[in-house]
Amino acid sequence: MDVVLGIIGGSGLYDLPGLEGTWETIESPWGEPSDSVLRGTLAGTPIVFMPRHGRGHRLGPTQINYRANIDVLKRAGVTDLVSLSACGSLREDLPPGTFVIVDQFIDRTFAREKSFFGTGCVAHVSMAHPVSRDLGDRIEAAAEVSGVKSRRGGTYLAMEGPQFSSLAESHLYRAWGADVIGMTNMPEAKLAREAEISYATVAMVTDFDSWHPDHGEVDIQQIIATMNANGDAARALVQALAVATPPTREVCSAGSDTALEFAIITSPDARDPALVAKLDAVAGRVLHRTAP
Ligand SMILES: CSC[C@H]1O[C@H](OP(=O)(O)O)[C@H](O)[C@@H]1O
Ligand SMILES: Nc1ncnc2[nH]cnc12
Repeated sequence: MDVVLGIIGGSGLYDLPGLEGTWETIESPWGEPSDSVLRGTLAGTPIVFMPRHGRGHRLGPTQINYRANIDVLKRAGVTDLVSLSACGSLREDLPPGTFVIVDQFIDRTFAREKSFFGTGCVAHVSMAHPVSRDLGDRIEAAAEVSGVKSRRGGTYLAMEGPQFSSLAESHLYRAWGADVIGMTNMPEAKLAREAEISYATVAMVTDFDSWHPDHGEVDIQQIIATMNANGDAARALVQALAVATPPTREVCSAGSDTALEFAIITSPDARDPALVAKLDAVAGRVLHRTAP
């Protein structure tokens, strides 16, 4: 498969300096995406960049239209998607400045649309392995090359926000074994899987959330300062990742490329044509194929 690398820039990352390209507006039947996408090439790799909160950080984590964003990235041809996200640390050994290459998620969000599917076209995809190992390998290698302090593996707890956690919640999430906490990677990772896009996250630690006895409560000014410091390292990592990205790749070991193969359970005659039409980009591969 020909690789198109998608980058979702989180807090503090609203463009990709060095990416030669143009901003393109792509319409989606799922509503308004966060912004236009910046499409170009970096080290010969085709890249599509989307600022998750919109340029100027207009949108909070609950207001982001995750379905429209993933649909637009699918329409732009993205096959491999990397989320760059600010996060809090739930572990002593993951101090601010550490980049965690997450491999699991706990979804505690509750006020978001979480699926492209529903009445008139029901589908159930596996989320056992939400992150592509191969993409994680490439990110790990890129982190090494760019001198970024990284940690392979970790569980990201997605909370609704926009308020940060209480002390009791922070302790609870630590007891659950979560490593980092943020507000955006769910339902993004679920929707990427439904859209058959390989997904991985670089969770860039900005703070110790509220559990750490020596660090007190989360302070947005401190987060912004650390986020800005992390920004240069994130851009270096993307550059190295572009260099490490092959023009074509094998089938995703996490099953992303074929997630919908047997996932749609609604019989063809019971499907809602309006929903099927909206699913043209996300599920066109399986919905519009002709019987052998
Ligand atoms: C600015 S701190 C809180 C904010 O930052 C993270 O967003 P993103 O993942 O897009 O970098 C976090 O999830 C919150 O939305
Ligand atoms: N402590 C925290 N909790 C949730 N989201 C965050 N983003 C950055 N730090 C965070």
